[in-house]
Amino acid sequence: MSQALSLPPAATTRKTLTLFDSALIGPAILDAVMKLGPRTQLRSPVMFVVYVGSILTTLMYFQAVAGKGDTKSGFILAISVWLWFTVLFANFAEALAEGRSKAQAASLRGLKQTVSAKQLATPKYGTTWLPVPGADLRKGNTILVEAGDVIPIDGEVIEGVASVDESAITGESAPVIRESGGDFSAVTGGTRVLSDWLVVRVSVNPGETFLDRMISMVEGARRQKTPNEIALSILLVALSIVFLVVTVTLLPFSLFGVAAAGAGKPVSVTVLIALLVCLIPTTIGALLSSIGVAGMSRMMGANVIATSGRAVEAAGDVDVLLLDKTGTITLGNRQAAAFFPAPGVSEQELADVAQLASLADETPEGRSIVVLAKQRFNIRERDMASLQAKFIPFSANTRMSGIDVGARQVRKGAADSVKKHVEALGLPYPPEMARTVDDVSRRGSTPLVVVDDGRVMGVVELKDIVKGGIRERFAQLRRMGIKTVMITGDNRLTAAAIAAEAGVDDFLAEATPEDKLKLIRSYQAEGRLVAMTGDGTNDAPALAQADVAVAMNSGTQAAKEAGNMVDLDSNPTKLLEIVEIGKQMLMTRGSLTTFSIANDIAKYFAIIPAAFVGTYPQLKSLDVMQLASPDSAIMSAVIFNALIIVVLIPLALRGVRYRAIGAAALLRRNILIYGGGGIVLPFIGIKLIDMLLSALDLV
Ligand SMILES: Nc1ncnc2c1ncn2[C@@H]1O[C@H](COP(=O)(O)OP(=O)(O)OP(=O)(O)O)[C@@H](O)[C@H]1O
Ligand SMILES: [K+]
Ligand SMILES: [Mg+2]
Repeated sequence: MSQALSLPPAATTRKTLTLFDSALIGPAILDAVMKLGPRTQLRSPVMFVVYVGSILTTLMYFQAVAGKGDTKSGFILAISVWLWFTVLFANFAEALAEGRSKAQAASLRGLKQTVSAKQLATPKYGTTWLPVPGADLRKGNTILVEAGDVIPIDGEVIEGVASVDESAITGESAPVIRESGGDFSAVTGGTRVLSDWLVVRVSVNPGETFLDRMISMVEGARRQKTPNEIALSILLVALSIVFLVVTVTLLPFSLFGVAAAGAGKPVSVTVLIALLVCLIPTTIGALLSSIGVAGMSRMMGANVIATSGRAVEAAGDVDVLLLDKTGTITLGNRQAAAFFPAPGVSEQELADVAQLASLADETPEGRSIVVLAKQRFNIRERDMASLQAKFIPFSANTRMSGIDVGARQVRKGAADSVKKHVEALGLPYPPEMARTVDDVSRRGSTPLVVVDDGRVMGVVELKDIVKGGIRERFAQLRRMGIKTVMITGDNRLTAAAIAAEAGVDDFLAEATPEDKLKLIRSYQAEGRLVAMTGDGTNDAPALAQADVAVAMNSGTQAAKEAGNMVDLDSNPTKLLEIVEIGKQMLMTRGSLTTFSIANDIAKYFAIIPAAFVGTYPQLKSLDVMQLASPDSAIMSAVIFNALIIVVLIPLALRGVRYRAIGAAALLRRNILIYGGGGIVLPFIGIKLIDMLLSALDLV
C-alpha cells in the first residue's frame, strides 16, 4: 500500500487569506494593468466612459503641448492621469476580488493529484484488480479502494462499509462512514479511506468530478451576470446616458453665454470630460463586479460551493425553507432499537421474520435490523441464494421492502402501507398494532410493521437523533422572517414529535417525492422564494425545483447534482449563513449604489459653479464651497472621485454587515448611512483635497 499518496493536511489546503493579503496585492496591481484592454473595459459601460475620457484627455494633452490646446497642458495632464487612476482603481478592485477566488481554486487544485486506481474486472469484492492510472477511469468502471488509498474519482459505493477522511475537501477532521445503499453512498475523489474497503462504481468521467466543478465554478464566478446585476447595469447605463447628454449640451450654452456677454471664457472640453466622469455613477460601476465575486468567495469560506450566482442572490430573499427529516434534521442513521411483537407472536419470531425481510436490504435501516436480530436472539443471517428468494427493494413510493420466497411474501414498511398490503390480501390487521405504532411514533422513532405472508408479526422501532443546536438556529431563521417546514416520508406522529423537538414552524408527513415537489411549486405560485435542504435520492426532484437548493455533501450523487449548492459540512442550518451572505451581497450592492448616486449629486454642486463661473459670473453666489480656484475645484472633484473607489474596496469585499432587524428598518438605516454619507462626504473630501492642492501650490 503506497503511503506516498497521503493528502496534504487540511490546514494547509484551506488556508484563509486576509482581505488585503500581501500575496494578493502584487498580482492584483499587475492584473489591474492587464485589464486595460478595450474589450475588458466594455464589460462595465460606466467605466468604459471613464476609459474613453482618459484616452481623449491624453490625446488633448499632446495637442496642448503642440500649442493647440483649449486650456493649460499641465491641467489637462493632471486630469488625464487621475482619470487613468480611476480606471486602474476599478480594475484593481475587481482583480483583488478575483485573486481571492483564484487562490481558493488553486488550493482546490492542489487536491487533484495523479492517483493509481485498482480497477476490478467484475463489480464484486474478492475478484482480481489491475492497477490503472486514475485518469483512465470512466463512468461505470468499478474500482476497489482500501484503507490508506486516496479515492481516485467520484463514485457510488456498491459494496462494503468504510470510514473516510474527507477533511481535505470539507475541512472537517472527523471521519465519515460511507456504505452502499441509503443516503451515505457517495464518495468524492481526493478523499482518503481510513479503514476497511469499498467497491465503488465510478459515476463521472475525468474532468467532470465534484472537485472539477468546484474549481471551474470558483474560477468562473465572474463570467455570468445575475438578473439583478443586469437590471442594475441597465440603470447605470441609463444614468450615464442622461449625464452624457447634459454635459454635451453644456458646451453650446457656454459658447452662447460668452458670445452674448462679449466677455469671459468658454468651458474647455477637458473640464466637460471631468464633469461627466464625476456625474456618472463610477463608484458602483467600479465596484459592482467585485461585490459579486466577493459574495461567491464568502460562500466558499462558509464551506458552501455554489454552482450558480443566481442562487447566491436568491438566497438573500428566501421566504420558506423546506428540510427533509432523516439525515438533514436528524443524524440519519436510523437504527433498529426494539421489537414489539403482535398478540400471539413471540419477540424471537418477530425478530426472525424482520431479519428475513431485511436480508437483502442494503439501507442503514435494513442492515441495523439484521444486526439487532443477531444480537438479541443470535439469529444467523440466511443466504438469499439458497433460499431462492427474490429481493423487493425499498422505494419511497411503496414505503415497503422485503423478499419473496416462492409465493411467500415477507414485508416490512410504513404502517399505513403495510395495512393496505394486508387488507388487499383480504386478511385482518390487528387493532393492537395501531397502539404500538403510535407509541413508537410519539417517541419520534420510525415504526416499521413486519408482515409474513399477510400475518402481521409486530413492529420494529427505528431510532434517530435530532442534530444538536438545531432549535436555536431555526429560531434565528424565524427572526429573519423565514418559515421552516420539515418534509418527511415518515408518519404524522413521528413527524410531529421530531418537528416539536427540532422547533420547525410546520411539517408535511407521509410525503412522496411528488408531494415534496408539489409543495415547493405551491409556495412558488404564491410568489415565494423557496430554499430546500436535502440529502437523499428521493429529494432530487424537489431540489431541482427549489430556487435555492442546498445538497448535503454527505448525501447521494443525485441530490448533489440536482442542487445548486453543496454544503461541505452537511449542516442543515447552514442555510442561515447562506441567507446572510446572500442578503449581505444584495445589501452591499444597494448601499453602494445609493452612496454612488448621492455622491455624484454632491459633486455636481462642487463642480458646476467652478466650471462655469468663467462664463456666468452670477454663479459665484452658488459657490458654497469656496474652493481655491475653478481648476482646483475640478481637480479635487476628479481626485475625490478616484480615491473613493479605493476607500470603498474593503466594504465591497467584506460586505455591509447584516443585522436581523426588519427589512424596512434595515432599508431606512442604510439609506440614512449611505445616502446621507454619500451627500456629505464629497463636500468634506473635496474641500480637504482642494486645501491640500493649494497648500502644496499644485494648482
Ligand atoms: N428500508 C426500508 N424498508 C422498508 N420501509 C422503509 C425503509 N426505510 C424507510 N421505510 C419506511 O418508509 C418511510 C419513508 O421513507 P423515508 O423516511 O426514507 O422517507 P423520506 O421521504 O426520505 O423522508 P425523510 O428522509 O425526510 O425522513 C419511512 O418512514 C419508513 O416507514
Ligand atoms: K462619479
Ligand atoms: Mg430522506
